[in-house]
Amino acid sequence: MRIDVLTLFPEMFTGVFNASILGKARDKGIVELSTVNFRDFSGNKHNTVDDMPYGGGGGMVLQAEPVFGAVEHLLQQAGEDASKPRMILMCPQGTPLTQKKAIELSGESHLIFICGHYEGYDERIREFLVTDELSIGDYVLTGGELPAMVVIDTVVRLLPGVLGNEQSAITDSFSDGLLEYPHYTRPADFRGWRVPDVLLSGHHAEIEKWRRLQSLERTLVRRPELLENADLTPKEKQWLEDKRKLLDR
Ligand SMILES: NC(=O)c1ccc(NCc2cccc(O)c2)nc1
Repeated sequence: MRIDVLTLFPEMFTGVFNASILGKARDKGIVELSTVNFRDFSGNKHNTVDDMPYGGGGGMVLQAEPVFGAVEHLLQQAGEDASKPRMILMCPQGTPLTQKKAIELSGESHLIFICGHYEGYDERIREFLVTDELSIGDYVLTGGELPAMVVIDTVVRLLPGVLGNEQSAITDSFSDGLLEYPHYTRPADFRGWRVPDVLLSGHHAEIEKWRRLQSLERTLVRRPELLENADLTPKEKQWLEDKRKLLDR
């Protein structure tokens, strides 16, 4: 997979692209990560990329020219036609990012992110270039860079070969639609706080059952709305009903 990020602050990505799991994925050639400073494509001698809004009012609007110029340069470099890459604009008005959306994006061959610092983008960017508008949550940040890093992190970790199989992304929270079960490791007794006996029993079927019920209970208590889309057996639905009654007392 190739990921390009259009930003005015490429230096923000150096650490994130070189450290830890993303850095290793890059070294292994599983993903190509690069930034493009769209100020280099401003098209004017002052290198400006924003201008006052037509129709008056405050604030500045990111112009279309530098963004289109940077994208066309990237497509030229990658030798692709304009239809191929997903063009993702990070903004608070975007579609909320979910694990499902991350899984969808992890199937793409080329993602281009546009990170802005403006209350407004020239609408022609949205209308003629962008394929997806994404938001990482209902809050406003100084720019789209941190949101782009979040999306890139959650997408790249899903690519084959990025996580060792011991960290499989499949058993993540949200992959089966439920929250994760509790984890324990040595020692079995820490300050008198013991690991649940079932986890020490070696009975794998019992352990799987315990973990599934813990996920269900944790989801019921913390994020009950996730249960609507979860894939539950009739027995699990009954168990949840009984649990709900207990909790509602
Ligand atoms: N929730 C998010 O994903 C998110 C994304 C970007 C951002 N700031 C830049 C920006 C960009 C566009 C319009 C705008 O109002 C602010 N803040 C939050």
